[in-house]
Amino acid sequence: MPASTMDKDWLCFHPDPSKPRFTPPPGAVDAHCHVFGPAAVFPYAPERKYTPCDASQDQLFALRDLLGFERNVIVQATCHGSDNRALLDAIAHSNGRARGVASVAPDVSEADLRRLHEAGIRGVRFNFLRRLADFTPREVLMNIAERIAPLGWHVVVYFEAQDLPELWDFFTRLPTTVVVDHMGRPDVTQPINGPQFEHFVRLMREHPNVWSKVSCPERMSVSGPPAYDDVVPFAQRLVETFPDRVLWGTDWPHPNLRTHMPDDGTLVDMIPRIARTAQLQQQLLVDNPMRLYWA
Ligand SMILES: O=C(O)/C=C(\CC(=O)C(=O)O)C(=O)O
Repeated sequence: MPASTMDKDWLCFHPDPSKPRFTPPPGAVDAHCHVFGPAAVFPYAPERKYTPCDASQDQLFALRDLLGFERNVIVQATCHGSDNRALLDAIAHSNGRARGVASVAPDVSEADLRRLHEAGIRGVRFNFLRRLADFTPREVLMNIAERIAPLGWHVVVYFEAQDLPELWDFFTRLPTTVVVDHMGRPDVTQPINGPQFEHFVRLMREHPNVWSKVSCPERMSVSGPPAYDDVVPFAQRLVETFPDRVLWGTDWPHPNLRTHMPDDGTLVDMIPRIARTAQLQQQLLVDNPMRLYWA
């Protein structure tokens, strides 16, 4: 079996997403998406925990245009390890309309960091999901954070809500802006004002350098597609409480979903339900990501 054969239970991205009814404001940014391979050109990392279907930059840019967005922030996914070539190639072919969040090895050189900056990288991602990434000691991650801070970069963190208590001290010591993927993955069957989500809201309230992506209803919802009703109040609360520290993204091509593949058009149609005024939509989709990635 060739090394790049996708996992046999892998769900590929939607073949024919709908055109959303909601029109994003001019300059809207999809601030969380990935490119995968193609493996024949950009092989997946040997240490990867999954092998996805290829999801190319051209397919991502076509989706961007269909959905009415202008820009992408492409986030390095664990299947490419710290080999950022697929990501950098996508940014290079975006006509200035993509920026990136990379994964870097602990021994990355200053010169490499500089080159990544010039190529459009503005952050590094630390992934704390055991199913996705091997454990890296906190002091190793802290050292990376200290080295990227002078570049004005931020740290993107991906974890699940039950792990926040253990990660709290590490997150609150980070010397950069900290962007949390997918609202810290709350259990949306718990009350919105219950201890778990309150803990996350407290993290953002007490630490003005912490931002959140209000993304990925399809990963968290128990009520399911197309409305993902149970996720809406969680996203709405963050958007309304921290309007200048929230980002939105498709998470295309939606790695590791097990139950269904979302129609990206219907994900865009959720935006006016979570950001209920034109002002909140402008901040979520344009002002906030532009400040973080294109300033
Ligand atoms: O795409 C996401 O944000 C979520 C992922 C994949 C991921 O983070 C990765 O591979 O790096 C997940 O929950 O499996």
